[in-house]
Amino acid sequence: MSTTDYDPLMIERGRLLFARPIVFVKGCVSLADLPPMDRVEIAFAGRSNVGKSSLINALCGTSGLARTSNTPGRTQELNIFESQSENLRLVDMPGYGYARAPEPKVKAWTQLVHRYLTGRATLRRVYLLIDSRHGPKDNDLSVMNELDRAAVSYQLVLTKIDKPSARDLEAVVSRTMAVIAKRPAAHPGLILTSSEKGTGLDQLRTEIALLLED
Ligand SMILES: Nc1nc2c(ncn2[C@@H]2O[C@H](COP(=O)(O)OP(=O)(O)OP(=O)(O)O)[C@@H](O)[C@H]2O)c(=O)[nH]1
Ligand SMILES: [Mg+2]
Repeated sequence: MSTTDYDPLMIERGRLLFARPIVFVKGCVSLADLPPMDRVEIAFAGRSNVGKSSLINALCGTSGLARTSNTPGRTQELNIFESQSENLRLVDMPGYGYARAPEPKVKAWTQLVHRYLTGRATLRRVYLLIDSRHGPKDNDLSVMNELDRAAVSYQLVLTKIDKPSARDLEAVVSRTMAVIAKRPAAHPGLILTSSEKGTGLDQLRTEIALLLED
């Protein structure tokens, strides 16, 4: 699916949603720190270094909004961003699958991510980011299992599509589509993105605008 498949009004609505200020509110190290469940929440989850924080920055058009890094394990809290004019909250999550951080820390993040993803009533959609060079890995499949079990709506997003060759990308896309097909809570479409080149951002903005309409 490309943006040509959407209602042009919704594309415009998506652009406007992200053209208005979106600000950092707080970082949460536990569920008790989270703001009240008074907004539509959209979470960005995925393995360490997959490009979650970069995608949030690219969507909002603000390079330093969410902190990014070459080193996996950059985001260590649930970082909350809110639109100043709309009923929207974005959640940048710590990555999973990073084995080099101290074990108690990894355990704490994993537990926080798990609890948030499966126990937050206002969580409207999880964007589960997958590196387009690798496709879904075992720990991505585990997260999908949890989301399916908890009936939390999620959609897969391939990141960094500026990196692989067209041929390799095509192979990863078909492999990923096959994974989605069997999943009850997964959105049937796959979004292909590059935060670096700006690919797929309008599509994602439109999808998020559609979620706010529901
Ligand atoms: N080429 C390319 N590099 C990207 C893209 N998106 C992110 N990166 C790079 O990937 C690295 C990790 O990006 P982050 O956005 O910090 O990743 P993250 O998923 O938030 O990582 P953690 O917070 O550690 O879980 C950085 O060096 C980014 O510059 C992209 O679309 N293309
Ligand atoms: Mg991050």
